[in-house]
Amino acid sequence: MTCSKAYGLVLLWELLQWGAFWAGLVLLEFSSAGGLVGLWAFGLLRALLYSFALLLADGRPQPVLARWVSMLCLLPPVFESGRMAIVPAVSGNVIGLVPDPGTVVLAVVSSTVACLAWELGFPDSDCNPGRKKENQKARVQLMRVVRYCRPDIFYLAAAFLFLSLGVICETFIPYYQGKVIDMLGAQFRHNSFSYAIGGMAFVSVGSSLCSGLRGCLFMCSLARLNKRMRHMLFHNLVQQDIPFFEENKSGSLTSRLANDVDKMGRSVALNSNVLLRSFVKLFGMLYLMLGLSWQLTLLSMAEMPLLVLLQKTYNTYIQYLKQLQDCQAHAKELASQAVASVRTVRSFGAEQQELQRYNEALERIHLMNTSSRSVSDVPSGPYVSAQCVTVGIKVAMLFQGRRLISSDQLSIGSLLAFVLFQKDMVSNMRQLVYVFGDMLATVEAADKVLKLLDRKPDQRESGELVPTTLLGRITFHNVTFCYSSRPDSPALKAVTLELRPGKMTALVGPSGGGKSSCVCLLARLYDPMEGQVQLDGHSLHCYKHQYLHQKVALVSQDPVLFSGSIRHNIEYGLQRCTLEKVQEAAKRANVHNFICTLEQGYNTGVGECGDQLSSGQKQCIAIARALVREPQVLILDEATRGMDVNTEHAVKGVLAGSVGQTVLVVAHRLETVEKADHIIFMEDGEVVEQGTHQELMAKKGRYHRLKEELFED
Ligand SMILES: Nc1ncnc2c1ncn2[C@@H]1O[C@H](COP(=O)(O)OP(=O)(O)OP(=O)(O)O)[C@@H](O)[C@H]1O
Repeated sequence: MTCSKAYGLVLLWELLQWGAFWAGLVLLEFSSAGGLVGLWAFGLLRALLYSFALLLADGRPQPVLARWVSMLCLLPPVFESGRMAIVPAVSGNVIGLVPDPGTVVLAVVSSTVACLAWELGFPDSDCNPGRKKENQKARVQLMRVVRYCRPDIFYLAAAFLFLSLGVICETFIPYYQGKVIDMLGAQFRHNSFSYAIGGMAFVSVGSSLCSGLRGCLFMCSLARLNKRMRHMLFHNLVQQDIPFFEENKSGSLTSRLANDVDKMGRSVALNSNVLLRSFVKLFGMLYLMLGLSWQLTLLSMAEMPLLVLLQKTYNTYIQYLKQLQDCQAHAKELASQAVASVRTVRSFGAEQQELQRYNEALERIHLMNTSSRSVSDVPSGPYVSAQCVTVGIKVAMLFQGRRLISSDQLSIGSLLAFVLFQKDMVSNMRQLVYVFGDMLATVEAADKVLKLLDRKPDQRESGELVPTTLLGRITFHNVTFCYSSRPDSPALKAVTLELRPGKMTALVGPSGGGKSSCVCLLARLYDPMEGQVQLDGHSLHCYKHQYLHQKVALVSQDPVLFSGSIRHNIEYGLQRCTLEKVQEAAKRANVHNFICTLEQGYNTGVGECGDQLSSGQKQCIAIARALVREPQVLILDEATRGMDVNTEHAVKGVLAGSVGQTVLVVAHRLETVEKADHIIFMEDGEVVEQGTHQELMAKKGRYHRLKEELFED
């Protein structure tokens, strides 16, 4: 059975059923039997019967059909309960098994509109052949974001309660305004007038109070959601492998963390706020409008098809918004890169160039902004036609209203209330359309955030190995490695080498030979494509992450210090570290005396990225940071490059004194290399020759030649 047939059947059955029941019960004067409980029981029974019938007809109920049927069955008891609880005076009707025809019509209209709106925005059924895959994905994403809101359920429940109360109060404002007008026009009765004025004041104050509380609670849960999401995202981000950070620019990642998380939160807290508010208000108003005049209500419904036109325009706007997000992320990345490298920019006099690049990015943002605004704000074809039809409907309504007033079917106050309701209803419907569009846009942001959240690092997970004693024997077995950006040109080709425990090994060779790549593998920044890097006979990935990075410490070519104190930088990454240990490491790195000359000693700030220190001091602090871990394997990648001669000699002395440690030095300077127990010469990603300084010199091979070319400067 096709879906449209199923919908048709349900609707027909619904009408026949109500017609028969209503006529039967009214004829038998039995319509008030059962009360509210009876109405609920009857609704649930109908829902069950429908589910059973749908299962029989189709074998597998369509989700959209199931949603529609449940709303059809349950909305009448919900409406009647709400009416009884909030405005018993307005109803005056007796509740029974069958609600009054107005409520039935309202239930049919509301459930159809709600399901249609949901299906248009986030389709999930096969009934919609034109549905887009993206929209389905958007729905899944949205539901995921909703699930992330679970911890805020109490805040949200309270917010929804205030939302419903506020909207109901707001809906009744025009109703009481109409009543006041009627009182003024008709024979003045003080009590009724006071009642109408009091009612108006009550609903006005109630509406603003509830709206305030609702807004506050929604913002509160939004802030909590943002905090949680940022925490999770950052947690996942720092777990990612290094190639991920090479592929994704830091500007885009921080933009995900700051802007997209915020937009994602908005999709839930703010949009669902507006969405629910509009829905509740729309149906509340429909209810009151039907009570005032069903003819005028039907007339005002004619405006609905126009929303489809508006939806299309709004979808184009959303497309522009998506492009705008990417342009903003790009501009942010350019700005942060220029600011972070301001010294380089200044020293090359490249300010104008950077300005121009940033200006171009701003131009693109401006273009996207203008294009999106021209679609959303400038009157277009669909917009003008929508306005014309709206005016036409208003004129028709006034004529019909005039006719009803002359035939005493409507009072002037009721017509006024109706016009106010109608105006409000149109703006609510538009808001609904916009919110659906906006939800899709924010779901786009959610998509980026969720993709980042879902990303699992390509690198193998660390093992659990934490041996109490470690020799520090490092071996490379046939290691081949490529950077992901250059998969076809290996940086290391079947490299086999050994770093002996307690010995100092030097890696030398021309630039681009693969020395730093060996260091990166040793620090497990990357995993080899082929072969293994082993520590004491076990592959590096077998060791526990924290353990490995405590036992294998690296001082890289350009050590990075973090803004914070010197002490914070030396004990960086360690859980508990005493000041004595920090001082001891600083002494060994020959930087203690310098630190003592500073006014705040170890608590002195180093500035952003250590900018307030010389490069030699930065290197020494980086060495202290490595030494404080008491590593078994110490890697110095050109670590002595930025030091003056005195400091260099002092540090070398310290290193020479590190008995039992495996030391790997990547160096271009002869003094560093000559002292090494073992020298490995690397060129073009391969180990070309190895041995002691004397052996290699005697061999008169590549090392000898390089020494003559470079080391004798
Ligand atoms: N992040 C990277 N992405 C892509 N290729 C890289 C990357 N880092 C290095 N390479 C390439 O890998 C090869 C080996 O580089 P590596 O840095 O290991 O050489 P090196 O011997 O340490 O050079 P230097 O003495 O100049 O530091 C080079 O061809 C280099 O261009």
